[in-house]
Amino acid sequence: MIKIGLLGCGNVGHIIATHAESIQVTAVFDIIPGRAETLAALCHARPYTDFDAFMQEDFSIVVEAASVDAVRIYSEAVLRSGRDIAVLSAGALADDEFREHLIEVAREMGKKIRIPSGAIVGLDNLKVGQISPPTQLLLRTTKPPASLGMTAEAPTEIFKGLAHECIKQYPKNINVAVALGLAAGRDADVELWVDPAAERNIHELFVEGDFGDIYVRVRNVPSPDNPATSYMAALSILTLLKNLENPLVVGT
Ligand SMILES: NC(=O)C1=CN([C@@H]2O[C@H](COP(=O)(O)OP(=O)(O)OC[C@H]3O[C@@H](n4cnc5c(N)ncnc54)[C@H](O)[C@@H]3O)[C@@H](O)[C@H]2O)C=CC1
Ligand SMILES: O=C([O-])CC(=O)C(=O)O
Repeated sequence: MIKIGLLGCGNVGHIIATHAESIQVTAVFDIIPGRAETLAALCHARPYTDFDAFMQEDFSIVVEAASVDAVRIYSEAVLRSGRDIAVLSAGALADDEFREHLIEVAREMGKKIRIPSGAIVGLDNLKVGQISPPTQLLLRTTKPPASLGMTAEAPTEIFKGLAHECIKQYPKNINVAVALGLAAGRDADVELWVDPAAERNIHELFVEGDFGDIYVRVRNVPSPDNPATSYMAALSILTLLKNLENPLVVGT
């Protein structure tokens, strides 16, 4: 059974810990001591608020479900310790210099940086963009005001521009756009909307290329403990972990 170290004991951390049938969570880490302790008790792991002590535990992969900042701070040390890292806060990798450096470290160590599809679908075959770049790559995200921690009287576009700029303003809401761009091989265009009538986190993908065109709409149920995060994002990382050692690999 694969042993994981969980970095981040919030909403996704709880969903991972309570669905850990094919994985063993041996250690959990959070900057908030109470969160690490509560989660550790749930999954019979050891709690840590000290990163170096956490890294002394027995696991082969760190699962990051914390924040863009946490990826920036800890991911190089994870790779240099000889472990893989699965990164849910993919927005950290929008910074070209940081991403290229991290990839170089992973290459040097023979380790992987794994980015789950998270709260969207289609990343598998959108990778064809790495061979034949898309002429259009647009993500239109619409969230209820509560998901964005704001109020709104009417549907309002609060951002229009490139993913690497959007993630700077909304690091808890638009990691999907950065993951999309990394899959398709170019920075995605983003429209971010807040809509008081929306009950779900909606992600619409508009893609065109020499293969044809694609429209995908995902209507995500917000997580019970953090409406900014769609429940599917937690399921996605659990699925990535379940399949890590599966000899049959489905999807591009
Ligand atoms: N790629 C994707 O499709 C998606 C990515 N996400 C991202 O996944 C991450 C986790 O989401 P949730 O569990 O809902 O968030 P959350 O806010 O419920 O939990 C995050 C936990 O990480 C801890 N944390 C944050 N920064 C830390 C640091 N520097 N060191 C140690 N602990 C730290 C917090 O104290 C908190 O307990 C967020 O960054 C979120 O934006 C969320 C949804 C979709
Ligand atoms: O969960 C979602 O719908 C998307 C999200 O928060 C993110 O990408 O950061």
